[in-house]
Amino acid sequence: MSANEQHVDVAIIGSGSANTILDERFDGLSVAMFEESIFGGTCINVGCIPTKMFVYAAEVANTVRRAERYGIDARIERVRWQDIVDRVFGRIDPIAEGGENYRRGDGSPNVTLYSSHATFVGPRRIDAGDGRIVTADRVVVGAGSRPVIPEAIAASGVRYHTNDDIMRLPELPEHLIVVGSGYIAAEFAHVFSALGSRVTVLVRKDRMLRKSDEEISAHFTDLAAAKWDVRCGVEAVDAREDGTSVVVTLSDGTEVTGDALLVATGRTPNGDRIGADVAGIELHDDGRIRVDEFGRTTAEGVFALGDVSSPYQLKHVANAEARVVQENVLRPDWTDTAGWATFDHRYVPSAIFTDPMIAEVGLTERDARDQGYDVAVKVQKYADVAYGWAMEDHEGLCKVVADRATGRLLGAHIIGEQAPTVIQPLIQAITFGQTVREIARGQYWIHPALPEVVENALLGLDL
Ligand SMILES: Cc1cc2nc3c(=O)[nH]c(=O)nc-3n(C[C@H](O)[C@H](O)[C@H](O)COP(=O)(O)OP(=O)(O)OC[C@H]3O[C@@H](n4cnc5c(N)ncnc54)[C@H](O)[C@@H]3O)c2cc1C
Ligand SMILES: NC(=O)c1ccc[n+]([C@@H]2O[C@H](COP(=O)([O-])OP(=O)(O)OC[C@H]3O[C@@H](n4cnc5c(N)ncnc54)[C@H](O)[C@@H]3O)[C@@H](O)[C@H]2O)c1
Repeated sequence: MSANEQHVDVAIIGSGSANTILDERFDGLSVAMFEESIFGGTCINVGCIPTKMFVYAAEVANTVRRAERYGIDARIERVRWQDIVDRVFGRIDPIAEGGENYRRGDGSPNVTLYSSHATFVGPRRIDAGDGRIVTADRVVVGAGSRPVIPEAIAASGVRYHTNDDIMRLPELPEHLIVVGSGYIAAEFAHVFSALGSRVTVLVRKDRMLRKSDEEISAHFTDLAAAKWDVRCGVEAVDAREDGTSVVVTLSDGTEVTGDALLVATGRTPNGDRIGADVAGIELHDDGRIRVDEFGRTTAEGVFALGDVSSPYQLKHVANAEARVVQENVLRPDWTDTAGWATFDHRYVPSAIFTDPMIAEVGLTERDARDQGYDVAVKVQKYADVAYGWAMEDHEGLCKVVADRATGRLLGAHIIGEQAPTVIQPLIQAITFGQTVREIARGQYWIHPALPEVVENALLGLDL
């Protein structure tokens, strides 16, 4: 072995969820970790956590704006954008720094941290990009995903933002143009609109959040169109800068002019940037690393987890997959999988922290019908329960989809105040296979709390 070569027991690519596998079981092992960007990955630095801290500020602004309906006159005097940015990143940046120092320093004496881009140059043989080579008995690839930029925007040469930098703009834009209509578009449209920007959302198809249950996404799109300039059925075909403005040309021939452009058109897995082919790691057509239920890739000794390989680009899924890989990676025999931990992708919940919030688990009504279930559906309005009256809510809905044959829940879709919290009993019920009757009548529902909307939806099912 040359002086520039290091052999380790475990090599880890990416410091997001993959970083969490290193517990005391790894203390006696040599580990190499590669991180080419900010330590800690997407969620903590440019994803879940800062976005939700901005969302909370947006909620406060909307509470003030909507206070009048409760007999309270209030108004927003000023939004101190820079103070909001400082609050968020004053909390977050030290965490990334602390995590990196921990891995670099005495906290992890068995770990060598390479702050560089890792590329496979052979099976379990990794080029650190700085002349050093690492070989490993086991490799964990947790390389995440990156934003997709539509060709028309990329080719135009116009300045645009993604989630990587939009939260650190020097000032609040007067008019934000958002290309895309999924999770990131819906969350940032809410944040910037609530904090005072005008927002235009460019939606390629007929409605926003098309992956959600049709009824929920149609309802959301109607509510969004009342607050934001939502343009459905258009694509950005070109863009140019005009002084400090950005002008986007749409497929219908019209133009939109704003002072900042956010691109939120999906994220692609980073498996195409690691030399997967020479390592024997196969990819799916959509770019994800192919893994089995144990997290094993097609290359012996190499595991993958999170956005780079998972069908779900969600932090709770990446973390759950990391727990599985953590169990399996130290097993001595690659082929004897008896007793190995497995991924559980049966009932993956998700939430969109927009306005109103959305949370979902299980099948949409359409999927349930397409799969041949004898479906019962109930949509219960927040406005029909006491806490909904208290909130003067006229937007929230709880939709439950159940199977008449078994009396079990197939899916739940909530749009409204605190939907990600309100849905939790339904995630539990669907995961543990409880019947609708058991969930609705087998426990107390605190009166008059918001989850009564869930109780009433369940009781309203015609089973
Ligand atoms: C704006 C936004 C908001 C989100 N909000 C939520 C939310 O509210 N809830 C939720 O569940 N999920 C949310 N997500 C999704 C969530 O952030 C991701 O699913 C999760 O962070 C993926 O974790 P990971 O470990 O797979 O990848 P990451 O956390 O992205 O980690 C991968 C790391 O690998 C590094 N890397 C990549 N290739 C190499 C290489 N070759 N060499 C060295 N280093 C490399 C990258 O720099 C990165 O740091 C959000 C995502 C975004 C973008
Ligand atoms: N709260 C959360 O859990 C949360 C928040 C943000 C992001 N995320 C994760 O990150 C992923 C990526 O987020 P995202 O919003 O970028 O992706 P997304 O898949 O949610 O939405 C992408 C949207 O862009 C549209 N689109 C694609 N190409 C386009 C084009 N050329 N022009 C116009 N529109 C186009 C799609 O139709 C879709 O509506 C999400 O799928 C989600 O898994 C999760």
